[in-house]
Amino acid sequence: MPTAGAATGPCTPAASTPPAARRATLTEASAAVRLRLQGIRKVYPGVVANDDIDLSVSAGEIHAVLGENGAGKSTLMKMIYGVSRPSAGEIHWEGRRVDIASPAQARALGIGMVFQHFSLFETLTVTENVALALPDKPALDELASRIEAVSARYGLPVDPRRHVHALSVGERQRVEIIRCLLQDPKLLIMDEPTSVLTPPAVRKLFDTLRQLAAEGCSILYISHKLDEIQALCHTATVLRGGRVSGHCRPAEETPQSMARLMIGGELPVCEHSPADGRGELRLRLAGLSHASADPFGTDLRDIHLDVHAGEIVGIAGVSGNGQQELLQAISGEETIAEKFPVQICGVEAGRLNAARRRRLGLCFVPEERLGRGAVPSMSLADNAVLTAARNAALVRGGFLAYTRARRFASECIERFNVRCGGPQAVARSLSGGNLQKFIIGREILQTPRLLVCAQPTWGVDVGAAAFIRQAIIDLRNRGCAVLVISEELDELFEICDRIAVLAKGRLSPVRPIGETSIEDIGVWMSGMWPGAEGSGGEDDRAAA
Ligand SMILES: Nc1ncnc2c1ncn2[C@@H]1O[C@H](COP(=O)(O)OP(=O)(O)OP(=O)(O)O)[C@@H](O)[C@H]1O
Repeated sequence: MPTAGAATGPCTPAASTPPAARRATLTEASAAVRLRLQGIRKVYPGVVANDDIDLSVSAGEIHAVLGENGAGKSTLMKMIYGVSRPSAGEIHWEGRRVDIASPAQARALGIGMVFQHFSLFETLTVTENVALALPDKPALDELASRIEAVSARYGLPVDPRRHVHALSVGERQRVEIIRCLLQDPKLLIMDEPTSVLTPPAVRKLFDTLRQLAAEGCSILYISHKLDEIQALCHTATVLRGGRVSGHCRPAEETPQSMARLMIGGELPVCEHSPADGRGELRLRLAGLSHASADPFGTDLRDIHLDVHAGEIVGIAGVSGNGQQELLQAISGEETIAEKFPVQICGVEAGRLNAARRRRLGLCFVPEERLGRGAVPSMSLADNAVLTAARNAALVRGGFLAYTRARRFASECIERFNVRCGGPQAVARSLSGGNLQKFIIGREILQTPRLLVCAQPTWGVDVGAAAFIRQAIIDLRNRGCAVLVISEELDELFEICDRIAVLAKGRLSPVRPIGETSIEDIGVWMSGMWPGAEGSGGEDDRAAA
């Protein structure tokens, strides 16, 4: 394990001169250290999550915190925001040693945090949601005016009177940011803020963050997307195995050099050759229409799609456009009224439950890992039994074979490099990315005939993402039919043979990946494809 003193230090100066404005910000920033962590350590039972961490952030500095899954990034942020307390070490805020006992105390100091998962009430308006977070509980009309003022000042358009359920994902994130900004933060912590945003929304968010930094706000930015860190962040601290493995200026690095700091080696590269022609039909959606069980969900409308053995078909689109409903309708978490609209491995399966569909050779990875993909309070071995009992022969004579379940979970942990305390570790003790690796591994090791995967590399570090993508490609090469639902266009273009877009509950035409472009698919994501409004299904039938 590297030591804290093994920091590589700032790298050689970049050949290109940084913009004058940014140089000014950084020069002023170095004069006023806002947050300083010294020797921070956090121990959970059996795990040293953070060890001897030093980190400083100045006024106006956008500082990235990088690291592999399980490196200790979220643990560190939670201590700064008062969600948990360090086991040892000191936190200094504006030159004074502080003990941050709660998020309320963090907010009182001027620390705001935008979490990866939104925490808004769908049935309330924007103003009502913001009011819940403010200590002084202002009158709603006055608050609505303040929201409008902040929204105009930082280019975060949102109507304070609208209900949250009617907002897009990007708008919801703006509400979260506005809620923080209304408390005049001096430090804003952002935990993977772009995972749910479209590329234009990411650009807009970066404009806002740069403006905030120019006004003196410090920003701690966690992300696995190295290109975004390069575009946005002035400085970075890299964690590995809970300790600091290096500091750098991202603009002076390459994604490869930053990845080396993170993983201590070279980034794996995916080997993807085109499919060797399609095999038998494994999934057919034949005019699938289904009303969402969620009152704020999206109904599926007349979806036609074929997926064959030996191919990977990608479904692009911003989540909230029917992605969850589609996965549930295919997996059997939601049965539908008719049998024929969902056909799995030649069987009309619309009315079959999830267990019976799995028996046909279907495995699936839902978007939400905790709750749907894994039961948080259960061990990894028990979570393996939940979906792999039959395919991995974890039941014998009607009884659970615990030794086999542990062995299967151990194989998953080893093959997919899941950092955890072993097969008995409870699911919720794993970092997000490590749990994702376990769930993907559990499904792939069952050698399914059809794999349906939502957001396979969501929250996963660059090295692990490449590994997972390669595992999916290898599965295809062994004859599995794969359907991947993802918001990451780069990812879909890297691994898929054909691609379509799901927007407003409708599916676009399906195109071979070589006959379309990221730009075209980006436009289709708003629902604007040739012959939209009802012709997507017919087109797909023609393409299939
Ligand atoms: N409540 C907890 N109980 C036990 N172990 C924990 C707990 N929270 C985190 N850990 C462990 O601490 C380590 C660091 O986890 P953390 O969530 O901080 O990583 P991370 O860098 O944010 O990872 P990711 O990129 O996957 O989100 C991991 O080994 C994790 O399993």
